[in-house]
Amino acid sequence: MASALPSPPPLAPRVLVVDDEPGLRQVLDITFRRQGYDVVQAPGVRPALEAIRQAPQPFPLILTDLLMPDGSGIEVLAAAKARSQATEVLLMTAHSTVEAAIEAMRGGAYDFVTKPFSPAEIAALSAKALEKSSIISENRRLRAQLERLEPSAHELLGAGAAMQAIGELIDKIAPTRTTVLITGESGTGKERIARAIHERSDRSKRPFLVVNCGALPEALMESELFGHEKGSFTGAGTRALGLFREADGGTVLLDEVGELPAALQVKLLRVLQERKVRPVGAAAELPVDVRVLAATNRDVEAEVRAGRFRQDLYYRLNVIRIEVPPLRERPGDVLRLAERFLQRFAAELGKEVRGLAADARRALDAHPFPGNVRELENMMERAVALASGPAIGLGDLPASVAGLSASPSPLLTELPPAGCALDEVLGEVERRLILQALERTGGVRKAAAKLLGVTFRSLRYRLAKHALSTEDTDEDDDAEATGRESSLPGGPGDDFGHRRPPLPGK
Ligand SMILES: Nc1ncnc2c1ncn2[C@@H]1O[C@H](COP(=O)(O)OP(=O)(O)OP(=O)(O)O)[C@@H](O)[C@H]1O
Repeated sequence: MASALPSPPPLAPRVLVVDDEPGLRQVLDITFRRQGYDVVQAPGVRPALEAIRQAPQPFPLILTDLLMPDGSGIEVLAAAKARSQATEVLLMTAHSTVEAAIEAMRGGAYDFVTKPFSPAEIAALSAKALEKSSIISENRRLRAQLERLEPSAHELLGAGAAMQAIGELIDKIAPTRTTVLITGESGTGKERIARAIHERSDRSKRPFLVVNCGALPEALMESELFGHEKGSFTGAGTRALGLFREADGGTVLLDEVGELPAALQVKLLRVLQERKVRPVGAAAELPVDVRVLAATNRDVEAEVRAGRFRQDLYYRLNVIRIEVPPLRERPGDVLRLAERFLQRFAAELGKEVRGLAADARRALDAHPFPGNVRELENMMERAVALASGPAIGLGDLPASVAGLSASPSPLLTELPPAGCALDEVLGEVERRLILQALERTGGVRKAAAKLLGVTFRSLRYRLAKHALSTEDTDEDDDAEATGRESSLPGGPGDDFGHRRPPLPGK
């Protein structure tokens, strides 16, 4: 049997020491290492800036000389604080520069020490600075946790009229027991709306349970929803309550209700009418008190017309209808949501990213968001992780978003009086169509090639020509390995946000 591995020792705090005097760096290195710190040395401002930029985690403590041949410690201070407010900076100065050091304190330095100083003095000051840094980091972590768990669980963000109207409707219907059908494209926020209805109702202290109606085979789905008696089928070793009874007093969301098999549609209708469930293998029906919400991204009316969804069940579910518009039809919401996600991920990842640069705002505004809010949320997480400055720029967004709005050449269908550069114009058309195809296929190039009516090899060549992507996705690898073409997603929003469009080749 494998024995348990000893847990790794806690990571030593990393200290960056910046000074052009090798002797002083050496003394500090020894002093800090004796205290159990990990030390990184930088002989000047430039290498210090590089170290700050490249460190996998921000340094909790930096000691920097104020005046160095290649610049000032103030630059080090500014870069450190831009990367993380949790970094504490101690300035080391000669007597003649005390004034400047005091000035630096206003820029956020923790303290300053005048040279020469004793190792004991510097060790005591550093310990205090590190304590402050760890308190700030801990506060930030807790704040991020709170933001993630509390208001966001049911808060509905969106400044536009559509989301305002939905918010008002939720307030009106939340206290009732009415069934609600929530429709909209994938990723528009249907589950979030259902959660908001539950949270604003007097059932909020009871469970809110979600079941994906298309996820299980029919037999298992029945037991998942209504429970089963012990031994009622092979594998039913114990009795199970089922979702409806587990949620007693609360709310059940039937997600993807359009995919519920026909036999279960009849049983669900009975539950809604009689407010009773019959567990698989049970002789009697049992009463349940559950509010039912249903969501789907299918066109339910079309499903009813095609005979795939029972009309009587449709009427039962559709008592109140909430149609969630796609993000591209919610002007104003994109930037507001983007900023909110950005704040959340910056707090979670401990990065000092504070806003969106003008070019990134334009690109986001122009993007159609086939994956809706989910796509935007994932995009912001990636952008915050990549960002190296205080604002998200165009380069931090996926190529497919950045490329469309950053295009230098206009699209022409008529020859301008002054003529045009035909190759450039045609190249731009090609680039845009390729980006859109990749967007639609979630970055799967085999599928994109098919959409564009070209071979995979030809698409690869064109991608290289436009410096768009050089890496295969897993799906491309699979497709190449088995010789099959990847299947295209079923709709524009399919699977969005779970896969990433390729990064621009640099
Ligand atoms: N108004 C909003 N404010 C903040 N976050 C939102 C909002 N709408 C959606 N989101 C976030 O977007 C993501 C997708 O939302 P949700 O799962 O509710 O969409 P959905 O329409 O139910 O998707 P699907 O049809 O694929 O199940 C979630 O992470 C959710 O928290």
